[in-house]
Formats: sequence, C-alpha cells, structure tokens
Amino acid sequence: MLASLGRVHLRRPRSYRMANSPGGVLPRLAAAWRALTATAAPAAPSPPTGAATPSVAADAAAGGTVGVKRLNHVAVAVPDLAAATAFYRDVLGAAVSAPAAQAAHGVTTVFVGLGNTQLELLSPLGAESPIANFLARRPGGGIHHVCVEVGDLPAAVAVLRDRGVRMLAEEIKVGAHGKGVMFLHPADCGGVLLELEQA
Ligand SMILES: C[C@@H](C(=O)O)C(=O)SCCNC(=O)CCNC(=O)[C@H](O)C(C)(C)COP(=O)(O)OP(=O)(O)OC[C@H]1O[C@@H](n2cnc3c(N)ncnc32)[C@H](O)[C@@H]1OP(=O)(O)O
Repeated sequence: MLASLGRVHLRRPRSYRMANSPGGVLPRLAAAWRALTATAAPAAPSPPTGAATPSVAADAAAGGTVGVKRLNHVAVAVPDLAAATAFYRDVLGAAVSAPAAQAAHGVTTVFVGLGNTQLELLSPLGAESPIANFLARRPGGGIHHVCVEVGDLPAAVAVLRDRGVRMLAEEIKVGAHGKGVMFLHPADCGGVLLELEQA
C-alpha cells in the first residue's frame, strides 16, 4: 500500500522485508558482526624473523629475553654408537662425522648432518657420564636434549638465572663445537633438557 489516511507510506520492496524479518539474513548478519567485534582479540605481533636481539645484555639488565635463535641440534642418546652411526649413514644416507670424545662432558659424540640442522648421537664416556641414568631408564636410547643458539650466552644465562631457571653447571663450558654451552634443568623447561650454545 502506497498511501493511507492522507500520509504517504513508502513500502519497502518485498525482498528487503523478507531479508529483514526475524531470522532473516540481515538480523543474522548483524548478530554475527556484533559477536565478532565483541570477541575479536587485538592482532598478535608478528613473530621474530630470526634477527638478533639488538642488545641481549641490555635486555638482561631490564629483565628481558634471551633472544633465542636457530636450532643447533637435537641430541639422541644411543646404547651402541657404532650401530647408530651405521644406521644414519648406511640406511638413512646421511653424512656423519667421526666420533669425538668430549671428556669435559662425559660423552662421545657423532654429528649427523640433516641440511637444516643436525643430530648429535651421544654415547656415555667414563663412569660419571651424565647420560648414564638416562640410558639406564631407556636401554634402547632416545631423544636426550635440544640445543638452541643464543647471540650472547653469558647475558642469556643472567636473564634465565634472574627468572629462576636452574643452570646445570656453575660456569659456561666449551661444547662439542668449541663454543660456550650451558644446560638448563628440564623441570624448568617443560620437561625438555635444553642446551644453549653461543651462536
Ligand atoms: C658435548 C655436549 C654438547 O652438545 O656440546 C653435550 O651434548 S653433553 C651431553 C650430556 N650432558 C648433560 O646432559 C649435562 C646436563 N645434564 C645433567 O646435568 C643431568 O644429566 C640431569 C639432566 C640433571 C639429570 O641428572 P641425573 O641423571 O643425575 O638425574 P635423574 O636421572 O634423577 O633425573 C632428574 C630429573 O630430570 C629428568 N631428566 C633427566 N634427564 C633428562 C632428559 N635428558 N630430558 C628430560 N628430562 C630428564 C628425570 O626424568 C628426572 O625427572 P623427575 O625428577 O621428574 O623424575
């Protein structure tokens, strides 16, 4: 109806009335928009791209971050180093290093090249090897630790100590790559034995 009692009523098209009826598409779109805008979280900042933290030492002083960088290696404790080396070299076709005794760490290591990272095969060396208990509990071997690089290891250790993360050595030691390393207690790192290595 276009007019009634002297007043002009403009009637909307039937398609609009259907869309705007209860349960129609317009009220549903409006409800969806209200729900979206009420719950939408602010956009998360982009993840770091791997660039070094400008000053980890400054961060440490400010209670900041460690500035963790790339994965260096995943270590696998093995009961038979020769057999494990042969498996990675001859069966999987990976390049493997010669075994190297790491007397200061109580292990013998073989590195397995994987292109984007490496595996470190670990075998006990000496009676006091820190992997002896691990292998006693898992005679077949298993993933022992994860090693990530940091730009400034002493500063990273300071940050972590400040945050109550337990170090597994008093001082930074020289690791398998001739660089400083520090192990962090697995109970403070989500059950993972974490090794930090100077990049
Ligand atoms: C050459 C160098 C390099 O890469 O440069 C290396 O690789 S040297 C690689 C070898 N060196 C290291 O691993 C040095 C750091 N490791 C350590 O200080 C030790 O091995 C600990 C990780 C503290 C474990 O000491 P220990 O065997 O005497 O104690 P434990 O057997 O009673 O274990 C204490 C608690 O830690 C847990 N735990 C032990 N080893 C673990 C591991 N590899 N990953 C995750 N959790 C582990 C146990 O389940 C237990 O948890 P619950 O209390 O919940 O039962």
